[in-house]
Amino acid sequence: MGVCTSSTAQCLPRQSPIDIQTRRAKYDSSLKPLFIQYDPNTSKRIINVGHCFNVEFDDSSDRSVLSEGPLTSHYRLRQFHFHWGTSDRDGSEHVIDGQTYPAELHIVHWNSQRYSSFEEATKHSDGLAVIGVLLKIGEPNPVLQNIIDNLDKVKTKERTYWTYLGSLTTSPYSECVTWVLLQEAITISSEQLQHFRGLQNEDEEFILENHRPLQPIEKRLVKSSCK
Ligand SMILES: NS(=O)(=O)c1ccco1
Ligand SMILES: [Zn+2]
Repeated sequence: MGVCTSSTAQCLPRQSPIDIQTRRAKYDSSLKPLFIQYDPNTSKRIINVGHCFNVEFDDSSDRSVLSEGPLTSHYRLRQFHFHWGTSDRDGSEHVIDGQTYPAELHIVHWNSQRYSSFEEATKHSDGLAVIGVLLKIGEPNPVLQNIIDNLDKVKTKERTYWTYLGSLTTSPYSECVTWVLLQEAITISSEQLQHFRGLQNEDEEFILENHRPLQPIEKRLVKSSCK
């Protein structure tokens, strides 16, 4: 999915992350609540992929899925990972009314209803759905300590979110992601966050930050699930 070159509206680039300007977000009453069904037993392994660590899941069947919300298909859980910064001052990829957060959790799903694999799905504009959860400094979060067994607890009953069409925030930046950004941040302690900066890449250098700079919103509209 190359970035379009023409300036026509239907072919403007749709890169992520963006600054969510909440006053410009439009309430869309047709947006349904998200349906999240995770089976913690599908978690496979934690793998250092050089620029971050991924907690991977067995995505050989629809045992952990995301549907509803802004989505018209069901999406299979593939992996989750975090983005962070060199200090607690920034580190999130999405920004809310110009406010950065110290980190951001991305829960990555692919459209298993329409495509046969994650790799294939990344070639299509409706291929992926990524739930973004902002992290703020607060009490140590027991869930983050063993998030694998507690992915369910990341779900809150009534959940409001922003949604927009964007891209992967790491190479190859494919424009295949329906972003669903939860409006409620979860906490992480500064000490927990410090552990992330202790991870090393393939050159044994510390991964001090791994968040992509903001991208132009172009003509895109951010929708909100609440007024
Ligand atoms: N950071 S992210 O969620 O856009 C992603 C998923 C896979 C590659 O990059
Ligand atoms: Zn990410």
